[in-house]
Amino acid sequence: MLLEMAGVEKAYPGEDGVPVPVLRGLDLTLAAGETLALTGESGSGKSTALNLAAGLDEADAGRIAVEGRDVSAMGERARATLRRERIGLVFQQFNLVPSLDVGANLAFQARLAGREADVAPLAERLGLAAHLSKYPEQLSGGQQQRVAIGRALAARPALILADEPTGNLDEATGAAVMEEMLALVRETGAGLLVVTHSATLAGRMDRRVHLKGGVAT
Ligand SMILES: Nc1ncnc2c1ncn2[C@@H]1O[C@H](COP(=O)(O)OP(=O)(O)OP(=O)(O)O)[C@@H](O)[C@H]1O
Repeated sequence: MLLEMAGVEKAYPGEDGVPVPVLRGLDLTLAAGETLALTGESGSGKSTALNLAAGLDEADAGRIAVEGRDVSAMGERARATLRRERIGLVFQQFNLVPSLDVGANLAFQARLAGREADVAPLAERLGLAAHLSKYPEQLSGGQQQRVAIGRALAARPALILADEPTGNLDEATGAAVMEEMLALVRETGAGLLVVTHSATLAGRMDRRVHLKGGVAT
């Protein structure tokens, strides 16, 4: 199993110091090469679940494993290595490096993972070939998100975790970017967990998990 979350619990401290449970025993699995939409109302814990899967935060209880390796039992360093080498992250805010041009941004994640990125075909594939020496601020939102997607995929991760990747884009651009991401993900054979509010987008994935009351429904 590529990603396994079993009985995952997470609470945040409330205003009065009393923990407010967000996840109350979440079970979720993602097989290699599978695409999965994580949906749920605002505040249902979608981003929380994704951050736990990425090892960016720690669960209070339960098991989280990536490629069979127990993330919950790892220290911060091991989690960072796992993230760098096996996981690609795409966020709503594109998070590009402003001082690097498109080509360098595309190569960035792969470099961190100790791999040489094949930037040219990737740029071609994402319609960025003419923009390689531009800087992020010179790109449209859709172009910036294409760079962020290319950057995540250039490192050839086994698992892509995407949090509302088209949330900052208009509907038509968002749909186009999502189709490109899906096609690329399928070509590379990576598994994709995507947090989304969009039913249309969720419908494009192999499977859908709906979060309600802190559990998968
Ligand atoms: N670091 C934090 N500290 C305290 N509370 C938090 C923290 N992060 C999230 N929460 C709370 O946990 C709940 C779930 O948040 P989360 O961001 O996971 O929901 P979501 O389903 O992704 O929401 P949205 O669709 O609005 O992005 C919310 O009530 C939120 O206020």
